[in-house]
Amino acid sequence: MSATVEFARMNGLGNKILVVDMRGRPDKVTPAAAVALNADPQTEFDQIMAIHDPKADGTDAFIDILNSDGSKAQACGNGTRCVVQALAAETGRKAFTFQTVAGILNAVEHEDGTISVDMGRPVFNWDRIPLAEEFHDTSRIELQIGPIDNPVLHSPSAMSMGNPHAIFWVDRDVMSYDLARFGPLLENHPMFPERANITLAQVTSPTSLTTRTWERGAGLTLACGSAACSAAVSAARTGRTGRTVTINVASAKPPATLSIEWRERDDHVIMTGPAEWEWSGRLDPSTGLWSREDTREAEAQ
Ligand SMILES: N[C@H](CCC[C@H](N)C(=O)O)C(=O)O
Repeated sequence: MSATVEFARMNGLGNKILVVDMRGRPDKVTPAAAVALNADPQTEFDQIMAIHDPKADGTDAFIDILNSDGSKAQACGNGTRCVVQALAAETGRKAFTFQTVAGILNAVEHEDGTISVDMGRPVFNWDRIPLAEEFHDTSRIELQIGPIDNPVLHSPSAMSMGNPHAIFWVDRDVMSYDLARFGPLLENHPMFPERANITLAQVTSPTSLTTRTWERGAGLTLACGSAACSAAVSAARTGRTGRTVTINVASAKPPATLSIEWRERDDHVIMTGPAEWEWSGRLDPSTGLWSREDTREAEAQ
């Protein structure tokens, strides 16, 4: 078995993704390799999407997701779009079915290059998000940060998109909050036994939101797909918007949007947006040692 595997540095709205091809191998990308790769400015990332041989009938691959701190994640919307683009370029196919620890995801690459992922159904049960306290209505839970008599952030919507999310609704520009300070306090708050992704969301029209996210296990990222899904569901759930919205991801570079539909007929959340390949290389999945091999750029020349 070769010591190294192919990987691609990609992004989804600036969310830094490493897509690692682990097919045909019995091992996994180790947390130590993830931490080592993230420590290198050239390969720093938000998530690793490791493509493994399928485990379930009718699926194309099992996707193992690691955050940059080496922790495991159950879902990654931006990363899933990157995997679709990589496999579509490799196979010429457009539609794929993946399995993650959170379940089965169906995805398709459109003619215009955008990719839609069925992220499944949101989960609102307090003990499946999970939350540490019982709330019968998790669309607005009791949690605040900042001065007791004048909290900076309070009363978030909580849910799971396979991974835990807390959406704080704000009425100022989401970029005007010190999320770098509040994010880790909330990510690691005792209310979230498995930690949580923390998103600030502002309604900008009856069909659009702006979001900014402090990600569990990755910190401030330029974009978070599952958080965009959670914000869209929370907005509809609390009567702020309808079930189809455009998400303006405030920190995305370049500025970009995601389209989210919380589908009426089956409550599935459909996320549509771009993915971008940047460069390719090879890496050792146990140590994180890597080399750059821009085969695709070479082919293009
Ligand atoms: N940090 C997240 C996983 C990645 C989510 C985000 N990058 C996305 O696009 O959904 C977690 O630990 O739940």
